[in-house]
Amino acid sequence: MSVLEVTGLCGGYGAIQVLFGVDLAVAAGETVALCGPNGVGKSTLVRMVAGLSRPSAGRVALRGEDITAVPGPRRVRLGLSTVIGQQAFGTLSVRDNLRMHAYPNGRDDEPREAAVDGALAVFPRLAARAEQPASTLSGGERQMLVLAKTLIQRPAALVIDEFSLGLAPVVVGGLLELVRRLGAVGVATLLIEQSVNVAMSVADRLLFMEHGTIIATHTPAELRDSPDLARRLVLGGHAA
Ligand SMILES: Nc1ncnc2c1ncn2[C@@H]1O[C@H](COP(=O)(O)OP(=O)(O)OP(=O)(O)O)[C@@H](O)[C@H]1O
Repeated sequence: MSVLEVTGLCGGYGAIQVLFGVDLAVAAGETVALCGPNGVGKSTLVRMVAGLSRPSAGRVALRGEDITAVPGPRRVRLGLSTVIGQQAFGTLSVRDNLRMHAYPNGRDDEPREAAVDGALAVFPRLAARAEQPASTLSGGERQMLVLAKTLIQRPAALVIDEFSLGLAPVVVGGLLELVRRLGAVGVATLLIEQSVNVAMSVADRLLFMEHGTIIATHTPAELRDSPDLARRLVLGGHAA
């Protein structure tokens, strides 16, 4: 059974429709990358999966349960974490940022400090900056903080909106390694990623989006075997 399932999702901004029936599913331990050119609706989809905006039609399900009408914060408690941008609480220290997420929620009976220390142990750079205000972190360190929060939430499904943007390859490599590790412990991950090369390095499957729908699904091996296909999909139908 899929951990995260999106069916027939439609919606947009007021009169502007952006999504036209998106279907996708991510299984336990699977990493699925969603690729596509600028403006096709990837972030809009993430916002609807996260519960930040409501679809006009369609369904979002987590572990078989319809969560389409469930508010965003409650989705986190149900096991769906979303990484959007480099959110951090500026004046709070790195450690206090993590403490805010170390609540007991039924699936998590670890004491708070142990969960915080466990997440810091995964990111030595963050551990070295634990008492520093989050506002002083670099872009890559903020992404580490966001992922460290996710480790504390221990999600069943994780949706990440473009974390490679503007980061040095070595930082992206470290973050991708963590995504692989989350996959290895069964987390279903949907990764929004403009770079097909980055997506191919971490995903089990790549979905390609155009004009608000998924137009193709391929494994990295299929794309490696067919460079023409990959080029066509990367260019979003604009290839000659
Ligand atoms: N708040 C908004 N109000 C009106 N239109 C919006 C709003 N946010 C996004 N859009 C429009 O919706 C469409 C899809 O945007 P979205 O951010 O989902 O695309 P994307 O695939 O994530 O693009 P990118 O890769 O550039 O981030 C775009 O045409 C965009 O201009």
